[in-house]
Formats: sequence, C-alpha cells, structure tokens
Amino acid sequence: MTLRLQMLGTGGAFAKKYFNNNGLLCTEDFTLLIDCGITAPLALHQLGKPLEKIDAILVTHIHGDHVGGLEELAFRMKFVYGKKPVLYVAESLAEPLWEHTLKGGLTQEGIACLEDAFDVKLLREGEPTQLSPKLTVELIRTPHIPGKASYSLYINNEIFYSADMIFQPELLTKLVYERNCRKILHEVQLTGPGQVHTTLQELLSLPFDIQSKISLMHYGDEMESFIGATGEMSFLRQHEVYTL
Ligand SMILES: Nc1ccn([C@@H]2O[C@@H]3COP(=O)(O)O[C@H]3[C@H]2O)c(=O)n1
Ligand SMILES: [Zn+2]
Ligand SMILES: [Zn+2]
Repeated sequence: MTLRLQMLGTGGAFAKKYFNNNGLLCTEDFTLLIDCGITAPLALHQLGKPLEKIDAILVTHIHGDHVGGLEELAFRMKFVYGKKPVLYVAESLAEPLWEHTLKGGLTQEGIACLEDAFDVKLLREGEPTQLSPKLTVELIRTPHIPGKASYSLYINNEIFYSADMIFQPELLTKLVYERNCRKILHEVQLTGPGQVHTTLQELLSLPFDIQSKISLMHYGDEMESFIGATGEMSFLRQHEVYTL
C-alpha cells in the first residue's frame, strides 16, 4: 500500500531555516495534513498546494508550530472555497483547542464553536480509525509537556509518526518487535537538554535495527552540522516527497 509523505517543514518550534514540522500524508485518493502550524499556510503556498486539495487535517497537540495556522486555514476555506475543513482531533484536545487557541480569532457571526469552523471528527486514543479506504490512524498518547495531552500517530498499523515527545524507548521497542513497525518518523532535539523533547543522544542509545527505521524531523537550524553524526538514522528533508 503506497503512502507518500511530503513535509511542509521539518523545523522545531524556533527554527528559522525550516518551516514548522507539518506533513502532507497522501494515498492515491486522500491527502491528510498532519499538524497546521504558524508557517503551514506559507509553506503550502510555496509548494503550490491549494488548500482545497487537503481532504483533512489532524492535530497532534496544542502548540503554535502545530496548530497556529488553523485560523487562516479555516477562514480561507470558508471565504475563498465555501467549505468547512475536516478536522481530526483527539477527544481531549477539542475543547482546549477552541477555548484556549482558536476562539479569540475565529469567533464571529456564524462561528461560535469549533464545529462551526470545522467538520470535527473526534479520535479516541488507542482506537484505529479509518480516515479513507487506504489510511488508518491510531492515536498513541505520548508525554511532552506535563499536564498537556499530546498524541503520536500509528499509521496503517506499521508507521510511527511521533508528536513532540519525551524519549520513550519502551514504546519504540514494543512497536518494532511486537507490532511490526517498519518506519519511524521521529522528532529530535540536536543540542541542549531534551526536557520536553527527545535528544539525539537518547535516540543513539537505541539498537541499530531500530535506529535504521528512524527518520529525524522537528530539528533546529543546526541540522546540517549533524550530518554523519546520527548513527543509523537519517534526516527527513522538508518538501521532498518520500514513499513510506
Ligand atoms: N518546558 C518547556 C516547554 C517548552 N519549551 C519550548 O517551547 C516550545 C514549544 O513548541 P515545541 O515544538 O513543543 O518546542 C518547545 C520547546 O522548544 C521548552 O523548551 N521547555
Ligand atoms: Zn513542536
Ligand atoms: Zn510541542
């Protein structure tokens, strides 16, 4: 089953050389935008991708580099295309996404709640959900910021796409050895203490066979100086199209 991934950006929250870590995941008949950060509208414009070609958006957690572009997207879909974008979101994130992030900008006549701006599809953690005939996504809650929910994705029961997350070696080991995970798209923090992210040093402690499945994303502007220093892992490049 062919899945294609094109990252709109592969940068961390403060990167300036790279757009926000948001990706277009495509089957032959469906395009899912994974996260829609502050830079997503500009990245889509530069790639020549019209918003109406996006069939749905899925958000992993509530940080600007993952949801900061939703206001523009919703307004342009409404006023330019006359459409309500489909939004997949974890049950636990729907209310805070509206109350804490989108309400201020989107509220106006005709828009009083998240469902007025988006065709909201709630996802439950641990329950694989079919988004289209060839695309199934399961949310796996992974730790990021204490007290804030964040969800990584298990795609088609074989590809792990990490949200921003603290290193979870047991999860990665279990996915590879017990759930036949064949590809891991993982966030990485190259320098400084991880705290709320996974450091390169932590990922380098994984067995080589797991490392060889990992592509690194959500990195800082210093990425180029780490080429050749990532063990069996490689860097995902923004705008390149990968067959997964
Ligand atoms: N305890 C924290 C919380 C946040 N941060 C930084 O803020 C960014 C928010 O977006 P992010 O992509 O999750 O990356 C976070 C950290 O860089 C951080 O460095 N330490
Ligand atoms: Zn982030
Ligand atoms: Zn985050």
